[in-house]
Amino acid sequence: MTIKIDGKALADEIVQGVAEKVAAFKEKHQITPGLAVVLVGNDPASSVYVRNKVKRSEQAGLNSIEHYLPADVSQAELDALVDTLNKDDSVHGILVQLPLPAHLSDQRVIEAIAPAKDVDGFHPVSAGRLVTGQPALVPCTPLGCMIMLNRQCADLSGKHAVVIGRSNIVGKPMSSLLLQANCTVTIVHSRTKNIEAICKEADILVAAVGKPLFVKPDWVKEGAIVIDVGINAVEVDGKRKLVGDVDYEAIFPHASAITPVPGGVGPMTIACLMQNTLTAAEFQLADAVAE
Ligand SMILES: Nc1nc(=O)c2c([nH]1)NC[C@@H]1CN(c3ccc(C(=O)N[C@@H](CCC(=O)O)C(=O)O)cc3)C=[N+]21
Repeated sequence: MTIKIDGKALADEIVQGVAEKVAAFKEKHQITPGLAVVLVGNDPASSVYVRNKVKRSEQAGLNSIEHYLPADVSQAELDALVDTLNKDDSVHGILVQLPLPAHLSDQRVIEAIAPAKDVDGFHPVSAGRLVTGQPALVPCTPLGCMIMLNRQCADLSGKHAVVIGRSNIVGKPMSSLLLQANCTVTIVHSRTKNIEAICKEADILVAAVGKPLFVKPDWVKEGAIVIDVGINAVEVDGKRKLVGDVDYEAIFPHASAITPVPGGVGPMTIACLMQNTLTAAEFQLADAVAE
């Protein structure tokens, strides 16, 4: 029987655990960890995401602060806000929603965020810490995927993991985490030859390409664990619907476990953002004590 991995239920559990740790942290230090989210422009898809973040922050007992900037804000104004948040002691985590409008630089903003507050784990310092195996703020989506995999599989050691996609936000950090868990890791991408054959060797298949229903049933080995990172909005009969990078219905019978979309990786990403905000607050406090 194939297991449908319930990301929503697991996210509830994680947020509950974070809430308990946040309560203990507050009790001990009289500090409430704070998460600042910066939104530029108003893309309707991101408003759902922000609503979920605010709701989860409340459940976790974190302070959630939202900053809305107009779509035509200048790079200098955005930089100034990030600088203010970097210096604000009540803010422990900073997330600037990406991608930014074309006139602004994602990379510049990623590098402007203080590494200690980098709850997205996108700063080059965070990325470098992750690949070198040091304690790091790990990008939320791959972190959530690893929690699901560890729940599903007692020992990842020696498993062949194939990651489809090589982005800095999912594919690369996901590959680092799988390697750290002693998997044999293959990354496939748009220039890979024989992508189907390589995917078919995977014990663990992670799809992070952003193309609706990209992975087909005959790409999946019998009994593989399939993690679908894609959240693609498509129109079906005039209605907006979310689909993954994986053809869920068709692949379900072949997998031993598979994540649905929605209700899979998405809720885990937000739960891990809560966890990262607490982790960042703990790191900042430990550093303050050490100084
Ligand atoms: N700096 C930055 N960090 C991010 O982590 C980031 C970002 N920018 N920009 C946008 C993307 C997108 N993203 C999602 C996270 C969770 C859901 C989520 O929870 N989805 C629900 C469903 C939501 C719905 O129903 O529309 C699910 O999959 O079940 C969706 C999207 C994080 N992103």
